[in-house]
Amino acid sequence: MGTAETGLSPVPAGPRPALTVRGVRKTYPGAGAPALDGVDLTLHNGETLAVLGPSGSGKSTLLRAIAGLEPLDGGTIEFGNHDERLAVVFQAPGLFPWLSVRQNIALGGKYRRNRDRFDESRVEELLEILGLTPWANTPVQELSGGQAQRVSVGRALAVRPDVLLLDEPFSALDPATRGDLQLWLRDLATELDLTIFLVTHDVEEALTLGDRIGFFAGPRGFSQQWIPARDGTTAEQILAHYRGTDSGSGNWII
Ligand SMILES: Nc1ncnc2c1ncn2[C@@H]1O[C@H](COP(=O)(O)OP(=O)(O)OP(=O)(O)O)[C@@H](O)[C@H]1O
Repeated sequence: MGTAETGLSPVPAGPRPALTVRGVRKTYPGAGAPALDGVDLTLHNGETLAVLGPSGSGKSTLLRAIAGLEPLDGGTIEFGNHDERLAVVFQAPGLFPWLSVRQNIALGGKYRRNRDRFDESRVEELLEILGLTPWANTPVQELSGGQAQRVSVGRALAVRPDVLLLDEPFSALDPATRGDLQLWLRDLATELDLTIFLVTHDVEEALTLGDRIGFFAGPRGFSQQWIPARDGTTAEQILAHYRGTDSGSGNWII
């Protein structure tokens, strides 16, 4: 309802969520069944939401829809900041192998729409924060998989995203490196107050990184229960919960 003076809607009380998904529907062309069929979600500022769920339940489709990479058949996706910035990190780093670490990170800010949030000093700051300064001038093709994925996160952070979308970012790495990067990203998220939507198959990863864990049960979206990840919840408890809701098709890494 508008105010008499301005005709504008009153500002809602309290902080706006970083992301609100309402009734999102998506059917891929030629597919018999919808991939998403009325999905709702709220992501709060500064929160990491870890999304678990069986293969084919639609987690990546939802992430891609949030990223604006999938046209929707219905529903809405709104961001708290109207000038929202998103950055996505996928399983494969997707870097330019012949360019240096510094050049790859800087690329994130080179696109015209990101320029106002980017300057060269941001790259140096990120190299330091990410522990990549010693490799700043190294071509990324000479890096290990774990280092390359850190560069990929760095490139995403170069634009100071309001929401960081991570689709199984560490699943191609060996378990030890994966564990190291999970702890590294958790500290980074705290330090930079990041808002993260994380899709993962790895229950331990969800517990390490998530403030909240959601189980994506299928096209209709999340099961009712949201699981807090930071209050002593164990992988076994999560698995027991999912066995109650899962059709049995899940392939969980623990
Ligand atoms: N490009 C596409 N074209 C047609 N169907 C697709 C496409 N991408 C995904 N699908 C279908 O949409 C459904 C949801 O897939 P999606 O990849 O989102 O699931 P997921 O939960 O992320 O799976 P996984 O955990 O295996 O990555 C599946 O039935 C899948 O086969």
